[in-house]
Amino acid sequence: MLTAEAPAKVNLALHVTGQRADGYHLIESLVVFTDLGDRVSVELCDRDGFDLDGPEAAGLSNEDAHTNLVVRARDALRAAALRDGIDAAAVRIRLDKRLPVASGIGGGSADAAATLKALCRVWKFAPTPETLSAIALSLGADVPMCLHGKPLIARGIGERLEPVAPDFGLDMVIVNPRVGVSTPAVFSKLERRDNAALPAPGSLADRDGFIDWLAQTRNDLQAPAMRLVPDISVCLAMLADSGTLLARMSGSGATCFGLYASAEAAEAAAQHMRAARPGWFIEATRTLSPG
Ligand SMILES: C[C@](O)(CO)[C@H](O)COP(=O)(O)OP(=O)(O)OC[C@H]1O[C@@H](n2ccc(N)nc2=O)[C@H](O)[C@@H]1O
Ligand SMILES: Nc1ncnc2c1ncn2[C@@H]1O[C@H](COP(=O)(O)OP(=O)(O)OP(=O)(O)O)[C@@H](O)[C@H]1O
Repeated sequence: MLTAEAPAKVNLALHVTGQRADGYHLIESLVVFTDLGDRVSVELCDRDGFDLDGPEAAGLSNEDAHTNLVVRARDALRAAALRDGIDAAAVRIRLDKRLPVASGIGGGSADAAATLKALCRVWKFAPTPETLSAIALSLGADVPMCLHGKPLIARGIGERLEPVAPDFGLDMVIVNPRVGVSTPAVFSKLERRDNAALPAPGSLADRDGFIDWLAQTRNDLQAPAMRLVPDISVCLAMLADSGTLLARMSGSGATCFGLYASAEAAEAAAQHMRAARPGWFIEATRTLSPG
């Protein structure tokens, strides 16, 4: 049994700067990954299988097994392996679902990326980075960044990746009001698609300087998402009242994050917010280091 982590991605900043002829939006986004995530386990088997469990599995209970991103990742990688003459044998895949579904922290994309990584090892298949990136992108705009899995700036529709290496971790709390959000619905509600690019990256050497830089950036999807899901305003107000250094929405929502001065401050804020909203997904976490 081989296990691959599928860490949540958080868009610390997300600027929408244009739109392609095919409708996809051009973005500039500073992305980090957290120690909170799903887990994908893979083993060779007599015939293909897919098992789903974990605390957030119910969010996918109506999901047809053929449309789950884990299964789509398996099929896309197998097709590429077979083209290279590699016997991509039958596998049983188990998804331990811990991240809320359709929540702006890339759970499905992270699962797909983890599946690609695990199956490359199980099948002893080493596609070129270009081939692997193309397979990832065919599964979703966020899958290439999840494959990278370390802090980065994403451009294009999310597939042009520039690694960045902050010298510090960030303690954060993520809050999801348990309302799923459709990514295309949020993009379609944007008032402007020609927003300013990310300002030149600030210092990656000290956290406070970085947070000052971050405060000059935005998530352009936050306003349209708030119009669709009023609870996003509640998440942001709750974070603002909890001693956060900066609070914002991730991706197309509805998950919001707050940054804190320490792991203890993040944990205390999470506990306080959980007491106020017992049904919501509220977790203290820390960003994964670039190393
Ligand atoms: C908002 C972000 O999460 C930021 O990281 C991503 O841009 C979304 O990535 P994703 O969920 O993997 O997106 P996909 O599954 O590829 O696309 C879902 C839909 O979102 C819209 N979409 C997505 C990405 C993008 N750059 N522009 C878009 O307009 C398109 O309508 C697309 O049909
Ligand atoms: N393994 C999976 N986990 C989550 N969603 C999946 C999965 N497989 C397919 N999906 C479908 O993908 C849709 C988007 O789910 P996901 O949790 O990745 O959204 P998200 O967190 O908003 O992602 P992003 O931030 O990349 O937009 C869901 O509505 C669900 O139907």
